[in-house]
Amino acid sequence: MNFEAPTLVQAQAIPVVLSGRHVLVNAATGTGKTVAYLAPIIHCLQGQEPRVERSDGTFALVLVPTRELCMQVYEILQKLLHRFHWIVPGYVMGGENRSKEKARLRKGISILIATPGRLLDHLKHTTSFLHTSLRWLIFDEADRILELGFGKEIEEILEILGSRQNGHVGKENSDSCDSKPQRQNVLLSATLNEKVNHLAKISLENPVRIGLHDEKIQSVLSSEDLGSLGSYAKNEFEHPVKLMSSSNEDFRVPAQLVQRYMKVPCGSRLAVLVSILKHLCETGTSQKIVVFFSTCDAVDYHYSLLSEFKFSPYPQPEELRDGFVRCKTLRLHGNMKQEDRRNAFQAFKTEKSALLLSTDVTARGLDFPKVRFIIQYDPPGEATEYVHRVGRTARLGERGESLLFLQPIEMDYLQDLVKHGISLSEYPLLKVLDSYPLHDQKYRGKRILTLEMHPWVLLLQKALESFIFAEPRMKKLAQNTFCSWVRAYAAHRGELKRIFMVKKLHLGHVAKSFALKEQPSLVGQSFQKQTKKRKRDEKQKGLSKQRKFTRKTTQNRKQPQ
Ligand SMILES: Nc1ncnc2c1ncn2[C@@H]1O[C@H](COP(=O)(O)OP(=O)(O)OP(=O)(O)O)[C@@H](O)[C@H]1O
Repeated sequence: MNFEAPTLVQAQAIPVVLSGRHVLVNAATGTGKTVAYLAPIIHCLQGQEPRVERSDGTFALVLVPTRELCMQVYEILQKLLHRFHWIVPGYVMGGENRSKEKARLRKGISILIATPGRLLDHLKHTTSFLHTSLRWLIFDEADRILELGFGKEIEEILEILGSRQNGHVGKENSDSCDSKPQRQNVLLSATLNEKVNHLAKISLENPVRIGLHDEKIQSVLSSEDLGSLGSYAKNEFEHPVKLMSSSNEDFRVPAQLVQRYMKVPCGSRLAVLVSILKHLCETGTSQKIVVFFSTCDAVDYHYSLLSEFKFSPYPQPEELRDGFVRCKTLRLHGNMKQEDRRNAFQAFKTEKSALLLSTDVTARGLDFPKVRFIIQYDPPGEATEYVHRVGRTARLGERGESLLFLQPIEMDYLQDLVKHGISLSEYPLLKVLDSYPLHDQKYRGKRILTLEMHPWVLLLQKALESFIFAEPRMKKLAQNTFCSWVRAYAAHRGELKRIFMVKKLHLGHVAKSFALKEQPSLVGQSFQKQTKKRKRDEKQKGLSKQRKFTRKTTQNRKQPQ
């Protein structure tokens, strides 16, 4: 794979995973965590005598939160197993054909990558799925698996597999490949926080923590006595809950990443987004950009808009042959058909220049080569999501930039990020807007006082509104997107509710941000929402009588992202 040396997290984690200890790994995005757990597993399996066979069933299970990450880990695994043809890789995930998966499981898969729902399905219903030899259970992006509402599935999976397989796990300094196989569990993420506490408690026994206290671990490593990591961890783990309970924990973002924000009034958001995208796509030779939105509808709407909107400030008609933003545009979200998701994922990987519009389904773990720019058009939820979104660029020491859109009423979000050790500088927006040509004499030499009054923004907004008004299909899409966007805005949780308050929004300006001249009615929508909520509450009450356990875990429910 042309790797010349291990990354820091690999140098730290590989010996520990080889030692057989349970491990909790926390390292910045794009630092090579995938190989940090796959390499030692493969090392152990390839050396096993007699050779592992398909009929032995599954030795290692890797759980990931999304289908795309599942495919990505599987592809890396295939490459790593190139020379070890007797070790069989495989994956099972939502959206795929169950019977085909069953057939593959029946034949035997040595290392299996899975999304939690589909794995549980097979554990319950595929009798030929053999997992009695299971030695490794990996939770990649552990916190996200829980955030997506897979808590119940994980508890059931652990129940079926036996959470820690009890007994003593891997002695310090010993190579567990040679010793009697024991179950070993590994949890990884760039943002391990208090959410993982419960999972860590029920799945890990006396684990080694990697990356959470770098200075200490560094000094242990430099003493060239990797074995002492075990005793270090032992002491640190006497109070694991206390160590992980800080909600203001610093999150690591790649040091070379240039992080900026832009204060944009709501009504000008769309015109500014389109201008920035045009600017980025037309400067520099190749650009790969990811733009994050809060809902699947918003991705679809902006995708259609960018694909179809044509406008030129110049009078020359030939300018109008191409789209306003000249860049191959792709989209990826959880409401798309599996085949389309797969195609978009593969296409963005291979394109040299492209624009990917996506929801948070792309935020975790995906390793698209050479992404240079991340735009968070709709602000993320918690700071963890900010970290993972920007982590799609500046991977493994490469350069990268990120840009966060904030409305004037949302500026406190910057303080929230500062609490996690993340600080942003302001993007020179006016400079970009001023670079666009204006032919109307009345604007010449005028001082621009506010962004909303910038002549370019006014001109473009007018063109966008005319385009939407003239296309009934686009208008309908814009109206639906407006409603789901407001609902998503209202769904911000915890502390963030104080920053992202629906009642502070000017809904007329929100409508403008979808190029609508008038604000669509939310009445029908809120009524539907209330009915849904009532039904949900009633259902939950009924269930709570039957099973207390279920109530606890349904609070976090899975939604297409
Ligand atoms: N030792 C190495 N030398 C060079 N490149 C490496 C090495 N290890 C991994 N890589 C490359 O680094 C990139 C990032 O790796 P990976 O996706 O595993 O990061 P990650 O830490 O899991 O990121 P995230 O937190 O976003 O999931 C990949 O393109 C991978 O091929």
